[in-house]
Amino acid sequence: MSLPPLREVIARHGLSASKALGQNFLFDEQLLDRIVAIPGDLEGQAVLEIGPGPGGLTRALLRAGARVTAIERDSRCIPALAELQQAYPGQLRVLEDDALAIDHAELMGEPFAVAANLPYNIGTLLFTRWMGGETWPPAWSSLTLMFQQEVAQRIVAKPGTGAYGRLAVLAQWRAVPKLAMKVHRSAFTPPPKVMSAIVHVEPGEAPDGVSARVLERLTETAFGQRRKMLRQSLKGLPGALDALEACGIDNTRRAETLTVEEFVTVARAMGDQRKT
Ligand SMILES: C[S@@+](CC[C@H](N)C(=O)[O-])C[C@H]1O[C@@H](n2cnc3c(N)ncnc32)[C@H](O)[C@@H]1O
Repeated sequence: MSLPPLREVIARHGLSASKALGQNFLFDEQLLDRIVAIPGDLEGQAVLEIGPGPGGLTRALLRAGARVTAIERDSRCIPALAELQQAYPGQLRVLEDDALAIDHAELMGEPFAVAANLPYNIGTLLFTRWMGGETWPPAWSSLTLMFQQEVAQRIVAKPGTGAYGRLAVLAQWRAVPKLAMKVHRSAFTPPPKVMSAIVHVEPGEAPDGVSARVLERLTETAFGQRRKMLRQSLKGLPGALDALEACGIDNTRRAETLTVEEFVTVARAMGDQRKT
């Protein structure tokens, strides 16, 4: 399928990048094909794309045979995406909307993979939503997402590092996130100030008897004062200090020294206390 170069599409539709909408476009079709290969074979798969913009990543997804639903907030991009709908009949559904205002599982109505070069201003918020909630496994089968490199490193961070915190525990306690590819800032138009990286996440097994809400409160409170000992930082969270003791975790340790498994054990013990 021969499509006009993306730079021509941008020029023809007057798509000057909007900073407010976090627009940094990718034009390198080989790079886009490599990104789309990360989740594996997408032939016939339902894929949700957030923020298709002029459609670079969308083209690569369509080339890979995916059935794409794309949510784009910028009305200027819709005519460019309509050209892709014509080139790949029946394979692309476009919604002009705010991805934050939509229930993605309901919209898709079947298991789906997510692929997105996310607008940086909403990337972490969307990610925490996809990773959160009590229902597991989630409606999505994988997430392949572009982040600022610093955020990507926080998602895959290991205990004892400065990057380790709430985001790492949220991403790792029942899923497996991997840093799949680093992307140089010069790959984008316009280039952002910082480097980017793609994180690929697949759902894992959820540990038994742990409430996502309790775990989120625990990590939020513990890392809210990450330099303090747990006996200080967790003092205001009902049941947390008793749970630490019940799990044999020294309360003079600091949040960043606890493994993901230890957080899970403490959250489970906090849940148990509530029931008694
Ligand atoms: C970083 S650009 C990526 C564009 C394109 N996917 C690419 O890789 O070249 C982010 C895109 O998300 C769109 N966007 C920003 N906020 C959005 C929102 N709340 N809902 C849906 N799309 C949004 C922007 O208009 C922009 O097209």
